[in-house]
Parts: sequence; structure tokens; C-alpha cells
Amino acid sequence: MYLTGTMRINEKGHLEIGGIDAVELAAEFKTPLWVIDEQGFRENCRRFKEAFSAYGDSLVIYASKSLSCLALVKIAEEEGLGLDVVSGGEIFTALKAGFPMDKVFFHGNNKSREELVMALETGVGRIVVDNFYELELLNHICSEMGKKQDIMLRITPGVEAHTHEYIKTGQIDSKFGFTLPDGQALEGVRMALDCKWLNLKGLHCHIGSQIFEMASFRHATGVMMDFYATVKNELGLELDELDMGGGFGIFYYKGDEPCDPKDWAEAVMLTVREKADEYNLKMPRVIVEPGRAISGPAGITLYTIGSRKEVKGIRKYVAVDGGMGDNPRPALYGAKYTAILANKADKPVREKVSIAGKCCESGDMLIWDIELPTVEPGDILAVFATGAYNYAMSSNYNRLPRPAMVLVNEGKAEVIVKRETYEDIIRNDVLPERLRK
Ligand SMILES: Cc1ncc(COP(=O)(O)O)c(C=O)c1O
Ligand SMILES: N[C@@H](CCCC[NH3+])C(=O)O
Repeated sequence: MYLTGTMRINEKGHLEIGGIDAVELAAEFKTPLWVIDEQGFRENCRRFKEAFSAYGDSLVIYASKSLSCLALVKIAEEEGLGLDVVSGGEIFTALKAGFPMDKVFFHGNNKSREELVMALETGVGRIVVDNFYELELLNHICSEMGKKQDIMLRITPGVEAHTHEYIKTGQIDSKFGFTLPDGQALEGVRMALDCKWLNLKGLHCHIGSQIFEMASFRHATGVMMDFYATVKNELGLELDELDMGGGFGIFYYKGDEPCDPKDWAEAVMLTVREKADEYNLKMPRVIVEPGRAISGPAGITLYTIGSRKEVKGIRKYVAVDGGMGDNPRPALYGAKYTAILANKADKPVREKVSIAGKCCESGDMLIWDIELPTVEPGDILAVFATGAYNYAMSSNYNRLPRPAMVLVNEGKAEVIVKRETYEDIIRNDVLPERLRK
């Protein structure tokens, strides 16, 4: 289950990815190391694109918050995807990667004036307006710049998805979007129509992340389409587009049972069609924004095993050379991961250990109680499904330099993000003159 894309166990009994032995990758590029399987990443893009286009007019946009860097944004473009961005930094990355800006959707619940100006100047295709304040601000900036902008409104549909509390977003009590059940959403649409510099193309919702139940997506799509009917009845407006967000779940750990992208496409697209028929609405163009499901399974992280400690009768701790700095998800969400020893991938399980990170924090535990072959210093641990929200949420906590990221394909490895150096760590530090004695 954990071997995806081009991953396999090779003749040496080592993990291989992109046609390269992971042990050799660790030796050449050092650890910790983020490794992205190019074919895996591309296949994931294609699976979503094909699944949705089979049902009609649709656009899959890659949620770059899950993993944004020039090379991967460029690959998403080559695969014909649009791009979801949430900050000036992500817009800048898209721009520098030469991404067609008309296929960029700009999200966020508190976009700054500077970011909105940047979006307008760079020709971002859609700005997904989150709230009344932003609607007025954007209309004002557009009037100042004399530029009309296509927008969508983010709607909070009041749909509870079954996922971690911190990554649910569709429930009424959420910081995101115009709430639907209390009438804010209709008011938002009415106001957007009065903004003469804004052109309302459609509505967006995103109910959360790491979701396995297609019923949640079906339900949310139904609620949104009911609202499209309300908008038509109340305001005489038929919207062109519907953006159902991201959130498609992936396998991290036993019990995670991801669906096929085709199931998601069916849940969303058939519901749109049924509701369009029921209300006699035109079929909107459907947009979806998978992030984790594209980047997540395509990535692994390699670590070198260092120290060990045994608490007799309780637990064996083995520590790696990274941790919450390169993967904050276990500490933040209690996220669980699967791992193997890349250099002993064919060896039988011998002991149960817990994998500790090297940060000065008791909570910096990457994996609790995992069964592995005998673990020795120098072994290479490969943690699976680390492509999404690892590099993206990494930090320099404890002044640890961030690892490098390599893209592997057909036996070749290329650095796509350089390893940080100690000089990088202090590059923005300023020592005031008076302290330089
Ligand atoms: C608006 C929006 N779209 C898309 C995504 C991508 O979600 P995921 O990575 O779960 O597919 C997110 C993050 O949850 C989001 O907030
Ligand atoms: N960062 C979260 C997902 C949040 C998605 C962004 N809206 C995670 O690692 O699971």
C-alpha cells in the first residue's frame, strides 16, 4: 500500500524510487532528504484530470499550498492543471515558474492589499473572495487600477466532513467564507453583483482535507447546487462555474482507505448534473483543487538513524537526523506515518521502536511504535507519503537547516530545492552596530 508510483524493492533489497536506490540517494545528497517521484506526481495529476474530464467541462487545479516550488509548479502546468495559490509567495512562485496566470486561483481569508494588487498586476485568473471586507477592498483597488477582475465567492456550506478538527473547513463555525445557512452567502452574491469592477463567475467551497467519504463531497455539492438555484430564483443569475475545493484523502497509515479519483469525479459531477436537471440550471464548469492527493504520495523523506535509547520494559527510542522541522504533522495533528528501513527493505521485522526527531521537544516524535528489522545507527529510514504539507510547513526550529528536495525520474536525480546552509540560517539576522564589540 505504501509503495506508490515508481517505488519498489530492488534486487539489493533496498527501496528504489524513480529508478534510483534510496540508499544511494541518501549517500549522494545526504539526509534528511525529501524525494519526489516525478512520474508519481505526474500520474496523480493525470488521474484527477482524466477522472473529471470524463464527465464534462472541468478544470483540475493543483493546490500548491501542499507543496510549492518552481519545478513542481512547472510540472503541474505541463500536465495541464490550473493552480490554487494562497499568498503573495505562492503567486510569486507561479510567476517565476512561468505558469499561465489566467489559470491561477487566488484564495485566502485575509489577503493583504499588496497581495491583491500583485494578483491584479500579474493577471491572476480568479480571485476567490472570502468575506465582505475583501469584496469592498478588492472592488476599490480594481477601481483605482481601472481593472475589471473575475472573482468567485467562498461559501461556507455548513457541511461537516469527518476529518481532523484542525483541517475541517466546511462547518458553520469556521474562519473561512460567507456562511450559507444564515443568509450571508446570498447577501455576498448580491453585493458582488453591485461591485461594478468585479465579475462574479461562480462560487467555491472547500469542506476540509484528508476526506475519505465521497458522501461528504456529494452532500456539499448538493448544498451548493441548491444554492445556485436560490441565486437564480432570487437574483435571476445563472452562475458559470462551481469550485468544489480539494480535500481528497490519501493513505498514510493502516485504516486510511482512499477512494479512486473517479469516485470523487462521479460524486461531484453526477450531483451537479442531477441538480442542474432538477432546477433547470445550466451545467456550470466544475473546478476541483486537490493538493495532498497529488503531491503527498509522490514524496518520501529519507533520514539517517542515529542514537538509541531504551526505557526498560516500556519503549525503545531511535532518533533520526530530522523531525518536526521537516515534518511538523505528527506534532501538530498527531498524524501517523508508515516507514521502512530503505537499506533493509527485504529483512524481517525484529523489533518495535519509536522514531524520535532531533528537536528539543518531547512532542517531536515522528512515529510511535513501528515494527522494523533490527535498527542500527547509519540505517536509512524512509517515511512514506511526505510530499504534502511537509516541506510546505517546514521550519528552522532549533536553527536546523531545511533539507534538500530532489526530483527523481528514470534513474536520474535533480535537486529542486537546495539544502539550507548555516549561512542561510543567519542570512536575515541583523547585529546592530552597538552590539558589534
Ligand atoms: C481552498 C482550498 N483548496 C484546496 C485545498 C487543498 O486541500 P487538499 O490538500 O486536502 O486536497 C485546501 C486545503 O485544505 C484549501 O483550503
Ligand atoms: N496542513 C494540513 C492540511 C491543511 C490544508 C489547507 N487548507 C495537513 O497537513 O493535513
